[in-house]
Amino acid sequence: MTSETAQKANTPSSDQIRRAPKVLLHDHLDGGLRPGTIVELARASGYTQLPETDPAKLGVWFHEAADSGSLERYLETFSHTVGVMQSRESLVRVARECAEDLAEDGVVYAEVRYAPEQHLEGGLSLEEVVEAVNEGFREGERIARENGHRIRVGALLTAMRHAARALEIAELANRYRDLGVVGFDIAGAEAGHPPTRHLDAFEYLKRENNHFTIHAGEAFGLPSIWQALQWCGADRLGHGVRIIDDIQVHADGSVKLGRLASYVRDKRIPLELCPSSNLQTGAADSYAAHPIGLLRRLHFRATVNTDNRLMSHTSMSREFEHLVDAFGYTLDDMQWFSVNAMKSSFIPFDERLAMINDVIKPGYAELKSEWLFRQTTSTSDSATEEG
Ligand SMILES: O=c1[nH]cnc2c1ncn2[C@@H]1O[C@H](CO)[C@@H](O)[C@H]1O
Ligand SMILES: [Zn+2]
Repeated sequence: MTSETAQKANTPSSDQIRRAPKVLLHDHLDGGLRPGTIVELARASGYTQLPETDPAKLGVWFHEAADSGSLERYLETFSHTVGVMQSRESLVRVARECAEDLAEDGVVYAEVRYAPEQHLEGGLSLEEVVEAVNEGFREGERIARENGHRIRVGALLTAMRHAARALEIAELANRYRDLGVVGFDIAGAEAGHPPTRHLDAFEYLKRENNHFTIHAGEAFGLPSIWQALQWCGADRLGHGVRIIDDIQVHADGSVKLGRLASYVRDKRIPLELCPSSNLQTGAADSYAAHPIGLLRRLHFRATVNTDNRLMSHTSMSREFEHLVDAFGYTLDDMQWFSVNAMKSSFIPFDERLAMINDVIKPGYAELKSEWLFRQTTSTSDSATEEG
């Protein structure tokens, strides 16, 4: 076999991308609803604000409305998903379908986040919100298992950065630790809402030896990343894509990292990169120009994520398809991203290691061996491969 054919054999097909075991660290529960579910939940709860009531049109509406070039306008679309997630039944259903959809897409481990404080309008308590979502995830895992898929889903509790409930939500995350919640996050509009406003929450979680990630370096640049790491002590960066502003690429191809970029790489700080979402909010112009290409080459702890499957009209498989097209990534690259993500998850080390060694690596080995058993269609094929 020529090296060119070997390369081809290692370039994943769409079907292989879907079947490959994938790990997702950054996905919003309220950003991943099925359009048909939104329509049904709106009808059942009397929510009358939906811009479309036909599921297909509603799906297109979300994608187009979110395709605005601004994070603030992107976030406005969440009023409709959050609007129909105000009862126990709706939260159980959305969480169940989330786990089912991810499993169907070949995701084996996911950390899915949502902001409990946004789901209290129907009279639920914060605890009832968390318990409903956990119940849905467990049901979804069970249904996935019955359908021949294996997935494990952990919840991250998000506090909204413009609000003032971060400490309360951090305490909630701590209370439900080992009960389905694996960590904490802050999200919402970045500019004007620095993470240091919520230092009390982060300091509390550190004292409790708990884990957290912070949305930083998405709509706002290096100061936000610096604060998230050096003031707040984040374990991971939600997005972090603007770390690119601290990396100089010279005309001769040589690269110089600034102090912050060096710190992020040296300390193996995980970057929860979300290419499609970044294209919509203006953080990158195209997949080919997305910083993930350079960050992967420079061996940052880069991971691939969906952010909001509904608003960004995406899935883990779609994100990888875009990256395979843009950068020629192979199954080895996919495995590298997946192992990076698993290493960076918030579950205990022994469980991460078992996922890597017993699920992810064997999964990729199986896919990589498929060319050995491929069907040959004509004799001319084998003739060209003899050289
Ligand atoms: O990319 C993002 N950057 C910042 N905030 C976001 C992003 N995606 C979603 N949310 C916000 O997080 C809340 C809880 O899931 C969502 O309601 C949305 O307001
Ligand atoms: Zn996000």
